[in-house]
Amino acid sequence: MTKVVHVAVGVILRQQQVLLALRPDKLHQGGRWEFPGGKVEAGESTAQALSRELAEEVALTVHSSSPWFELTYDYPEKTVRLDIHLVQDFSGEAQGLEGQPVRWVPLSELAQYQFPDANQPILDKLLAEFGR
Ligand SMILES: Nc1nc2c([nH]c(=O)n2[C@@H]2O[C@H](COP(=O)(O)OP(=O)(O)OP(=O)(O)O)[C@@H](O)[C@H]2O)c(=O)[nH]1
Ligand SMILES: [Mg+2]
Repeated sequence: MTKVVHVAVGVILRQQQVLLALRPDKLHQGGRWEFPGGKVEAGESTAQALSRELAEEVALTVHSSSPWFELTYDYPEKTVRLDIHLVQDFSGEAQGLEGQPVRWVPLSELAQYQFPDANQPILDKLLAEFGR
């Protein structure tokens, strides 16, 4: 049986913009733009994992987040369960602490970016609920 990787994903919104980070080439789905986040570790809640990952990766302090939806996607090499949270209450200036480019992208420009294969439903829902 394939293992399922549980991932906390943050859709970080500020006005009509969302924060994206470029995954390094050598990583799984490298060269694609991601919503910051990472694997949930043993003993952590998803919200805790998300706060930790956003502090470690993009230097943001999450004050509150809300679970939005989940999706499971089978990549050839692994299955991921993305636990997607909305983050609208945070502080700090986003920066790529692991050297990765990060960018606030207007929702109207999301179509210009390439995302991991699992992400299409996130983009659809983001535009449906927050696009205008
Ligand atoms: N963070 C993030 N991961 C995603 C997204 N979409 C998606 O398929 N994933 C997949 O989810 C998995 C978790 O990713 P990660 O590499 O961020 O995990 P992590 O921060 O804990 O990294 P680490 O393993 O180097 O400690 C990867 O296989 C990645 O390809 C997304 O939008 N954001
Ligand atoms: Mg990560």
